[in-house]
Amino acid sequence: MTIGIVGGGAWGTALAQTMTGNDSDVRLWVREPEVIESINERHENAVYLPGVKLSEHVRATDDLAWVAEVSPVLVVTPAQHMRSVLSNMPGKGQALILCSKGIEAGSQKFLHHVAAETVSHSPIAVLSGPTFAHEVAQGLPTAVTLAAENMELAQELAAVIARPALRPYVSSDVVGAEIGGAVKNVLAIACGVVDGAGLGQNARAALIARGFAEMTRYGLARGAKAETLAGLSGLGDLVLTCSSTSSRNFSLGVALGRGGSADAIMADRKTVAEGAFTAPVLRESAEEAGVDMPVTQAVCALLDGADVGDVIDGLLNRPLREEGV
Ligand SMILES: NC(=O)c1ccc[n+]([C@@H]2O[C@H](COP(=O)([O-])OP(=O)(O)OC[C@H]3O[C@@H](n4cnc5c(N)ncnc54)[C@H](O)[C@@H]3O)[C@@H](O)[C@H]2O)c1
Ligand SMILES: O=P(O)(O)OC[C@H](O)CO
Repeated sequence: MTIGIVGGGAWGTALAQTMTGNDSDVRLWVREPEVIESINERHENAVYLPGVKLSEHVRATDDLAWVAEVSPVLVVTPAQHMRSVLSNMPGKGQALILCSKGIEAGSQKFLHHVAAETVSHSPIAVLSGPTFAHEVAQGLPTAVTLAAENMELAQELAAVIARPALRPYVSSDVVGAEIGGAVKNVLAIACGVVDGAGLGQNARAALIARGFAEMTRYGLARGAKAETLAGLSGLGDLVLTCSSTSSRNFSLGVALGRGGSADAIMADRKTVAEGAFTAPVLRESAEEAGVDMPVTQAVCALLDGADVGDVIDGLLNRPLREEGV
């Protein structure tokens, strides 16, 4: 079979390589000509996933219509670019599996809403979970949530994308799967700050637990199910991303915790730290829903240049409260 992928960053490329594992061909839409050349001529994405040998069954292209001819199409653009990319993709009723993590700035829309508005007649699913691209590309064991409102669709797509080392668990909770992935990126920045500022392992564990409480409050207010938030796409991904400098969000936080400015840190990077874009949107969305998200607010303040010590003092000096969500 042939699978389409839109987005040739680290994650789109890792998924492309993994999908070839079933004798499948992959059509991979890539934005940059030099990346297309690198993949098709040297079978490596030297820009976004260097050092991983890619199968000859991965064909990179700038022709979105050619990718749109097949089904399913995995959509792996940065969240803030999904609308503009998908608005150029012909809708042919192909199933879309959204693999990006974020909330659209301005509209505060989740990505399945963005996709539904831009590609007509496509059934939509969300793939999310603890998935460092470089590990997936090496064939290391990985489990993900695959959510679609229609459970039959989720099961059908799970069978299509499952590979020996990629194990999808199906769910009908699309909102929950999206919220876990979007919120954990913001919390990972906070955990990185704890690391960069040298606040210790106790503080990091406290932040993961209180961050999860925050994710749960927001998720429940937006219609997510608690069990999804406690699953692979929520808690699972939160633990992964809050524990390792392999995470771009965590490493952004480390640099912020050492006193760097967000603009200067991100100016040096070609890769995306989605949490930096999600944080202000999430803060707005939470305020509208009447949900208290102190860690998210702290991350926003740090991204806006607030002093690390002041922000940490502000969190520690909040009134004492009950632990329950
Ligand atoms: N890397 C991972 O381990 C991983 C795992 C799971 C999910 N994700 C999610 O996948 C999404 C893509 O991340 P990534 O890691 O593949 O990206 P990346 O950081 O490796 O690469 C950046 C990507 O952004 C694209 N880009 C830059 N400007 C653009 C524009 N104007 N329009 C369209 N595309 C543009 C580039 O072409 C490139 O594909 C993100 O939402 C991320 O959270 C990443
Ligand atoms: O490198 P990050 O922080 O974007 O995290 C990558 C994946 O989302 C981990 O599941």
